[in-house]
Amino acid sequence: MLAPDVVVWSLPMRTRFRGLTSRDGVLVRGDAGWAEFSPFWDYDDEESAGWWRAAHEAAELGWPAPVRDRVPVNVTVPAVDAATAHRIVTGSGGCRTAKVKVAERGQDVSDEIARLEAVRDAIGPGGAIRVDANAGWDVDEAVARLAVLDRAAGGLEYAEQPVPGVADLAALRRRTHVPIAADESIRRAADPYAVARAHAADVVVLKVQPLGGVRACLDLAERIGLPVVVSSALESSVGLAAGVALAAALPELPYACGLATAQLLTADLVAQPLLPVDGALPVRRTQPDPALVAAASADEALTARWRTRTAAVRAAAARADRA
Ligand SMILES: O=C(O)CCC(=O)c1ccccc1C(=O)O
Ligand SMILES: [Mg+2]
Repeated sequence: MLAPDVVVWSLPMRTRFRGLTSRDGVLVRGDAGWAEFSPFWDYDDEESAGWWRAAHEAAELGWPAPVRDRVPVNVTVPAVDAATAHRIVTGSGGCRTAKVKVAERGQDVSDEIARLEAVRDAIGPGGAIRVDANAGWDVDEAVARLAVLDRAAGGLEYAEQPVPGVADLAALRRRTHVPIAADESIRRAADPYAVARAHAADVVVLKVQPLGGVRACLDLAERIGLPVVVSSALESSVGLAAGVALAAALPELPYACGLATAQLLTADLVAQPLLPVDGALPVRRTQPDPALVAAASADEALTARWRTRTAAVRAAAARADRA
């Protein structure tokens, strides 16, 4: 599974997201098909080992059988102005749930209120609105801010990772009626089960790449005993298909998933990107399109960085497997 079947790509984002203006990664091919390997650059080789396992699973094994043929998804609204937020929700392909980024550096509560009011206006009274603070608040701030944002949104479905650690999540959860979802406390934690033991969340967010693959996530979902929302790591539609496979294989899927992020990219690697229709993604594997892959192909410097990184992460994954 080495060269020449390793393709390095880079795709610009429509709007800045988590400080990112483009996404890049690698496509690898195995007996089961093409797979995406695209750890963020702030993940070191050890932390990226799970991302490699996920790619290896997709390329060599494929995924467990689905139990549903469509996956309801949320439209993801970056920390944009109110008019842009309204336009994103209206143009989302019928999503009945919106996830709105908050706690963005350089913005204040009035920006968030305006964004949430615009999203409510666009999605209508029957839609669901959740916020994601990416651990941007402390507990006291979160208690106060969630009360304000809950009102502005006309009700919040839940708040994703409003505060950093498991203890903070648990403390906050006792002081707000807004349900709490854990994301970073699962995906970047040494022990993802600490969230359940501490009764720190009502919902857990699972991402296939950081957590080591579809099977690893199914196992985690079963053991953790909390409702699961499958979310993306801003993959191309090749990588998103792994999230869709997980969401399609979960015995229960009570919430919309955060897998509508192909919308955030200006282009994709497949001819029919995984975009929502009537608020849901179809359950299917995706095939990279050679012309689109060529159009997204990375320059020499980035290609060299990914080749070096892929080799180093594979070595780290092999070390971890032996340990
Ligand atoms: O959940 C979604 O709607 C989209 C995915 C998303 O927000 C995300 C994407 C990449 C990295 C982190 C996050 C996040 O949930 O914090
Ligand atoms: Mg999140």
